Amino acid sequence: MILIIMGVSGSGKTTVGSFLSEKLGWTLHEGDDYHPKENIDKMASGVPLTDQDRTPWLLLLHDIIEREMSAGSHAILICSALKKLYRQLLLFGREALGGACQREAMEGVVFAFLSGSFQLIQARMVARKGHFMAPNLLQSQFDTLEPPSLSENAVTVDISKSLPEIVAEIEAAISTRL
Ligand SMILES: Nc1ncnc2c1ncn2[C@@H]1O[C@H](COP(=O)(O)OP(=O)(O)O)[C@@H](O)[C@H]1O
Ligand SMILES: O=C(O)[C@H](O)[C@@H](O)[C@H](O)[C@H](O)COP(=O)(O)O
Repeated sequence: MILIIMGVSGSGKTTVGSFLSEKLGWTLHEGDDYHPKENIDKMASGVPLTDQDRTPWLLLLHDIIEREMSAGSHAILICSALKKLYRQLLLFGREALGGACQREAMEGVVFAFLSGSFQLIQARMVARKGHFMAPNLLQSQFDTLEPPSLSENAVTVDISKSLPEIVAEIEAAISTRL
């Protein structure tokens, strides 16, 4: 199974993903590590990424998913995956380009959407030290966000809960699909 932990910047993806990866022994892929330098520089200077900036990055992450799936491995991918199109690019690669892709979900891939209020996430982002992401980009992250639907094989988790509660909810959701 591939578990994709998604949500806006500051929603807890790295925290939850690292915890789950340790607990389950699944390989962890941090999507941010695959951004080209230009994307990181752009975000650090407070400029939101465009679809054009994100597409090659998402196609790279698609390759990682494909590799893990063909190896039959369990893995976790941390990726904001804000729009439905981005999630389709992750699952189906180039087939999702051009807007004609009718497919929404793929067996063996589950999205865990970390959902929380602007105020809560903003407070956590401001308190977070040593991260490249400019906190003033949070509004554009929310503007871009299209929450995933059930038909995308997604579970939504409320991030005002504690880390153990969030992790337990995700574990319960994946155990029914394993
Ligand atoms: N459930 C939680 N309760 C309290 N603080 C949290 C929780 N999840 C994450 N945090 C804190 O919120 C901040 C943002 O989390 P992070 O994992 O870096 O988010 P993301 O990877 O989505 O940008 C971090 O400082 C982290 O310690
Ligand atoms: O598509 C994007 O705009 C970025 O991927 C963004 O959503 C991501 O969240 C940043 O890379 C910040 O990194 P964190 O999510 O770790 O804060």
